[in-house]
Amino acid sequence: MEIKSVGIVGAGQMGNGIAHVMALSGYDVRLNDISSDAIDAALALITRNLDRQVTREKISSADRDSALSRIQATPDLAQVAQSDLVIEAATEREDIKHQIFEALLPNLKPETILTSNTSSISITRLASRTDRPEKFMGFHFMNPVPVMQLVELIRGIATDAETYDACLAVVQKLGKTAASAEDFPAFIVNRILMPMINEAVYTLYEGVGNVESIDQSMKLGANHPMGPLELADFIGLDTCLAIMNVLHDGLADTKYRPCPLLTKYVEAGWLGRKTQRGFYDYRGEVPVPTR
Ligand SMILES: CC(=O)CC(=O)SCCNC(=O)CCNC(=O)[C@H](O)C(C)(C)COP(=O)(O)OP(=O)(O)OC[C@H]1O[C@@H](n2cnc3c(N)ncnc32)[C@H](O)[C@@H]1OP(=O)(O)O
Ligand SMILES: NC(=O)C1=CN([C@@H]2O[C@H](COP(=O)(O)OP(=O)(O)OC[C@H]3O[C@@H](n4cnc5c(N)ncnc54)[C@H](OP(=O)(O)O)[C@@H]3O)[C@@H](O)[C@H]2O)C=CC1
Repeated sequence: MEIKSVGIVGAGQMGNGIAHVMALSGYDVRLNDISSDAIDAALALITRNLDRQVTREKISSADRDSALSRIQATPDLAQVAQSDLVIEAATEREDIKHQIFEALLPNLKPETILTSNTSSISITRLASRTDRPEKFMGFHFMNPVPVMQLVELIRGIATDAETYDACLAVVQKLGKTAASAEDFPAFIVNRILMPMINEAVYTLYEGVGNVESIDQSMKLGANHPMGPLELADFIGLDTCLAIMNVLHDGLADTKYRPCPLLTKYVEAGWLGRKTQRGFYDYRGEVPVPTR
């Protein structure tokens, strides 16, 4: 089945990026969020990012205009459900994701493929609560979506070959590269990346280094484009903690124990860039380390 329309639930940093690249590649997009402010902010950000691509001569202004005309923002999940492919990109909490799929189910077309952009949660378990485990899979973009080349595709135990092939064709049309991952906690990228970020927080917690020296060490000493604490702020500390909890619970190994300092930042509501404070304070002209 050829996918023509894509419904996206959750218009946060991932939802807006997914809407951006889908619309630019010719898909009709329906973008939903529980918060109308989030939808407005997403549309404004997509417009800014497309404008920047025009300025840098990556796309033409006609490309930008037609991409924007293909994005329909809607508070109505029933409209989203009418898409050929639905990508759930809401907060990394399993209860929220189950609720979204439950609300979508009554209005889905029989042939619609349901997917989740989850960073870590079991695809098989999410699928088992829907009416179509064979048409359900993980569709995991990396942040920032318009820049990052990889998409992880994760089959649940019941996902059929037709569904996988249809999603692979979408990744190819986006000009991105797919990596196939088995359905185990946090899949490939976050199974490796998130324990490194958690270890950086332990390094801070134990006073081995401060925010600046830890980030500088990994940037200059290991050639990472961002230091691990800067990257954690970029991803969202709530998301990082949620992924560590899935690894810890799912693999039952103490090596995945979330650092208490990470928990403390999340408890404070210091979630990183999205709340303007995390390991850095972003409220001034330049980010200032908070430790
Ligand atoms: C948690 C999960 O489940 C999985 C994940 O996503 S893990 C996170 C994975 N992502 C990473 O590891 C990102 C690491 N960081 C980087 O690669 C780089 O710092 C970066 C690409 C984000 C920025 O690169 P940079 O060279 O420092 O900055 P900059 O020169 O400003 O940007 C490079 C390009 O990206 C674009 N860009 C940067 N941030 C962007 C954003 N948030 N949205 C859209 N475009 C963006 C810029 O416009 C620029 O585009 P051009 O090449 O067309 O000019
Ligand atoms: N951040 C990252 O680097 C990456 C994240 N992901 C995954 O993508 C998903 C989204 O993450 P991200 O975009 O960073 O998170 P954000 O916090 O930026 O955005 C999540 C959005 O979902 C909204 N939301 C919450 N509940 C609902 C609901 N019931 N219906 C519709 N929308 C809802 C939130 O609204 P409100 O704020 O009002 O609650 C918020 O606008 C997560 O599963 C995450 O693990 C995947 C790859 C990378």
